[in-house]
Amino acid sequence: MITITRLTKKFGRFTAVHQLDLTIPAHQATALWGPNGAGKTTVIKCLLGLVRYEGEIRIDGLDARRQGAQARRRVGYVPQTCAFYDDLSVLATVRFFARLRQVPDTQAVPVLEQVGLLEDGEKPVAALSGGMRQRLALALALLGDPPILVLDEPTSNLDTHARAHFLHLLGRLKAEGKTILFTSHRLEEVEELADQVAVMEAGRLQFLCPGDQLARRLGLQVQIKLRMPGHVLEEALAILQADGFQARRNGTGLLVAVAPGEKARPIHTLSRAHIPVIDFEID
Ligand SMILES: Nc1ncnc2c1ncn2[C@@H]1O[C@H](COP(=O)(O)OP(=O)(O)OP(=O)(O)O)[C@@H](O)[C@H]1O
Repeated sequence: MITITRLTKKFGRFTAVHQLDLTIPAHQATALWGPNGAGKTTVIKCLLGLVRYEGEIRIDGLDARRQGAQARRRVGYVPQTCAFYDDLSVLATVRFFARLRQVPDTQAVPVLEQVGLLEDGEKPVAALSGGMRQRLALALALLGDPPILVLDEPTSNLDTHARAHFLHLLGRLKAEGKTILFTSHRLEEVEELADQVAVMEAGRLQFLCPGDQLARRLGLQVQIKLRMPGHVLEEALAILQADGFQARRNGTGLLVAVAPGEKARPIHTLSRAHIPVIDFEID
């Protein structure tokens, strides 16, 4: 568990984080959400002892300032971008970092297995895809088996497939008992992984909510285009509007605004009224 109490970080006269109170419960995933410059990375830098700060951060009860080295041993960190020696093999890279961290290098094989990279152990790092590099960074963070993982924008540089794979991996680590703190801009990753999300803006905590309620709390909506036989369009429109949807005619179909987690709801509403939906598209 991490408890952050009245955390304030100033850079000169600029306040990047202002009086932040936040608890990151054990064995759960917490997302720090916010636009560029909200202060998310700064919170992580404070937690890792990379910058001085005002207030208090406790990592499993240890004061991150006064007991910094001990506290940091409980945290595995995956930065936004990772620099590796491209000529070293994957296995040699993990062994190298294990020695740097004074962790037995016999841990190299188990951590590569945990992230699904063991079969690629002999490949040079230069040969890895973006998703594999990110998994290598995660393997390094897992050295020493820290109970807490901290990740800065973990999937921002990955394609859709690699992103899904990486999120699945983090979900598994959470299920195995890791505590996860990650920063994110991506709604789908917060919805999938985060038990709670802390929404920040201009260095301040705006609100806390469960990850799957973020879209609703932010008032985000997606537009769904529904196609149906022309003679039922007006009736369908009236039914959707009566059920509280924002809906309107759009060419040969209807355009309906829904929260991202409720995309099937208008179709259910229409099927209950025996109105056939021929096709749909998501904007
Ligand atoms: N070393 C620094 N010196 C001065 N200002 C800084 C420094 N580091 C961060 N800041 C400022 O603090 C604010 C918060 O930055 P931070 O990197 O924490 O934002 P963020 O929420 O992580 O954004 P992003 O999503 O872009 O990473 C920004 O306005 C940034 O310019």
